[in-house]
Amino acid sequence: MSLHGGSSDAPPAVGNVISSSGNGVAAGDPSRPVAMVPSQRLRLTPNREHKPDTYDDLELEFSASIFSSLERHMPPSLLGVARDDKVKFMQEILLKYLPQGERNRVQRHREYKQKIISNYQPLHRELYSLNPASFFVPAFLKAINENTEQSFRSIMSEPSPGIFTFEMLQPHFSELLISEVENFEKWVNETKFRIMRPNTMNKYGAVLDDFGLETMLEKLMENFIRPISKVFFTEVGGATLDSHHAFVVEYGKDKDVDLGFHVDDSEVTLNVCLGKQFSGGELFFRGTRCEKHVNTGSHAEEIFDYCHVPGRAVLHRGRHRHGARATTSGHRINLLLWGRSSVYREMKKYQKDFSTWCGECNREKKERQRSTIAATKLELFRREGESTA
Ligand SMILES: O=C(O)CCC(=O)C(=O)O
Ligand SMILES: [Fe+2]
Repeated sequence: MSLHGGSSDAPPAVGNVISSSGNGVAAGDPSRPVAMVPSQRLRLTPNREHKPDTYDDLELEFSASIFSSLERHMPPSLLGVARDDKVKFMQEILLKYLPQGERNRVQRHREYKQKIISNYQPLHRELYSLNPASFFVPAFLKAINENTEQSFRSIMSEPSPGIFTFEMLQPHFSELLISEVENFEKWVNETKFRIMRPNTMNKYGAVLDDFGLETMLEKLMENFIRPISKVFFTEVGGATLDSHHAFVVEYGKDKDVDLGFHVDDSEVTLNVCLGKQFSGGELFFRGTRCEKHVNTGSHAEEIFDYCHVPGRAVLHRGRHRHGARATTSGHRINLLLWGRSSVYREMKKYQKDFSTWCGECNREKKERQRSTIAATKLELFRREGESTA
């Protein structure tokens, strides 16, 4: 069982950016004494009157919503400066909260992305900003607009607990995205550019975030996947998804064949089949597990296999153990979006018993309850026996 992580580029948890000491966090040049630059500190209490800028049209290392929230904590003297300057200021602060190794990695990855974006010519520009009416099928859009559990359930099936499937993508959108990925791969081959693959387990496929689609996919997560996850995956941070890793995986002749048993480095995973024609490639699921129980066996009711259908999405917890069987003929391309919650990851560090959703934890808990009840009954019988003797 492996943690399917690889070259993910999402920011680590930044939920503790604001110092609880009451002094705020010193910003700017670290070699300057803090007392010399009081105006450069973040404010502990957010300025609720201030309307922050939006940042979601920018390619940033941290989620755009983090910048909008952090802006309310900026020193008053900086609130009115140009947006690019605010970004610089906040980015510097956020980077300080990463360990040095991680900071270097983020910096290298930023340069890598910049190199691609300034040299690669997109083929279908219309893919680079989110256009719900042309990307999604009408029923999916309607359910999202209504935004209720009932509306989501009306378009979904839940063939096994915690696994949701629904029609999502318009065929034309899938065709364009496949063609964009092929164009990107052609450019990679022609220029001999060494790209990073989506993760440690796939040799093929491409990270969509790395060649300009990050902003569009961030919106897709925030406006379409987070509302659903808030309802069905709230116990694993579904309501607070704030970063993502999005990529395509490709199987078939001269591509990957299958994908081993693993869990994803995500709280919630969206997996949508884009096409093309193929046989095989079924997803197999084997129950949700916390870190402690990740390698335990499966129970009959946890075994579920799913056949991919182009345009149809599967949504599941990242910790729902799964893999993909061999694609035996044709070519299969799937879009994966791993949604992550920095808030949930931060909370998990401090709270030990967090696994109410782990099949094995629940089984152990039930077993404990059963044996406590049995012991109590036995004790009652014994006392009854004593009193009647
Ligand atoms: O091939 C698939 O559909 C599964 C892909 C997957 O599980 C992953 O990339 O995390
Ligand atoms: Fe996976």
